[in-house]
Amino acid sequence: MVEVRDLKTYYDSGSLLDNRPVKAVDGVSFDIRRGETLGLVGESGCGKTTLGRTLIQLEDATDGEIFFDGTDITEIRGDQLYEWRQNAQMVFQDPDSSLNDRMTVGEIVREPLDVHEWKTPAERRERVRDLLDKVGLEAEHYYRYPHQFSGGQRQRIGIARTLALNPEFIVLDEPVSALDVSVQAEIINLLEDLQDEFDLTYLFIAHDLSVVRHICDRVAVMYLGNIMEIGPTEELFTDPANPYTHALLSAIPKPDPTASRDRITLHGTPPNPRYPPSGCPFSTRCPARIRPDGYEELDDDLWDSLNSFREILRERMRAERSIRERLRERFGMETRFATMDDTYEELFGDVAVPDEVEEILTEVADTAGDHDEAEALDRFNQAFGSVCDGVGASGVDEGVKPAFHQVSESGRLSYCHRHESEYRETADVIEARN
Ligand SMILES: Nc1ncnc2c1ncn2[C@@H]1O[C@H](COP(=O)(O)OP(=O)(O)OP(=O)(O)O)[C@@H](O)[C@H]1O
Repeated sequence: MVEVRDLKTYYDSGSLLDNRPVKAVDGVSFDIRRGETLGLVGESGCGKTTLGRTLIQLEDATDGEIFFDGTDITEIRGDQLYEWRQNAQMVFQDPDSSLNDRMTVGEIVREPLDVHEWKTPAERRERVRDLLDKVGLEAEHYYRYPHQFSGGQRQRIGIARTLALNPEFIVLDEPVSALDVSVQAEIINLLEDLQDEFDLTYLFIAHDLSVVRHICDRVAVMYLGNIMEIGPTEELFTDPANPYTHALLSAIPKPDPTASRDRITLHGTPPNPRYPPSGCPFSTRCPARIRPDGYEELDDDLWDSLNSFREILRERMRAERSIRERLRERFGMETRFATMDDTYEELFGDVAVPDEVEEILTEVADTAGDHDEAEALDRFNQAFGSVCDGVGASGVDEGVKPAFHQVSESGRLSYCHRHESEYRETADVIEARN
């Protein structure tokens, strides 16, 4: 039903000093099949809402294509777009802010019908009564106001309004996150019943992975504007292929605390989407990042410190002096240590550093200390960079990106260099680390 190809949605920075855009969605490709529920998961800020909004044209795509039944909807305008909009709707997370408190429930649900001049006024009223019934509300609720309802009922009102024009495709943006746990299951059941009755196709955006596991046929895992893995839900949950999926799933509390899967601690926060890494988007935090030849056996703590050091160099390169303080906070460091020497001491003071590594690091730190961060970063990457950081055959950063690899017979795809035959499997690497 939906075919998305190399879709990008960038937001202008709005700053005169730095006009780099926020790359909220940075080149995603996937399909959604008619009648299925595709889950979209990932940390806050990874671009889920932007992707959902772009799919139904509430946001303009910067580049790429979105085909609905063969028509590229990024190209349509005017009447054609207006007509098409009836087909694709969105349910929002927060029923409180998405319903107009000065309108009655009947008016709220009827509004899309009025806007599209659907049939006669009497038929519209009849349709609204029917919709209220379908979502489990009473006919007498027609003349009440949203504030007279509980959170769950308000979400039912939002869903009735969404269904008014008989859409085929609905983006559900965290539809139950704002609700009490006891009410969440009711709304989820309602959404499933409506899907069967009206043959709906859903994109289900969620933080809560247990809800996703319950409701979605397939899942797409998003990180920093990219899809890292996409495939059938159960198989992705039981046998994740991508290092980021491993990390995301490892954060779910397990019913059996002695179960073997270890929690993976991700260091730092996701990079700023205005300055994504030049290689794999997850490379700066990946627990399975490929190491260059000669460093495979390096101590894990030292390897993590090296990665933090690279990130500090990367950010220093573009940071103004005053911003550097904030940076140090982000990496959990005392801001009063302002010099490169102190940063170095903090990162490497407590780990054993082999002589040959120390020699390179000292050279890098000295160069950075002289404020030549670009040169320092180049030197660092020559020594410790790998394909994950975008380093190509020439040994320097060429912006090399991973490819999508099919990782199961069902056609599940994962975006990671680890699937290339010369590297060890992600699961082995993560297990060895733990
Ligand atoms: N209108 C906007 N203008 C500029 N930047 C924006 C805008 N909307 C979102 N962003 C930025 O784009 C990135 C992706 O945001 P988005 O809301 O799509 O992520 P998300 O995964 O849905 O997050 P959440 O789970 O918190 O809703 C973030 O860095 C965000 O700050």
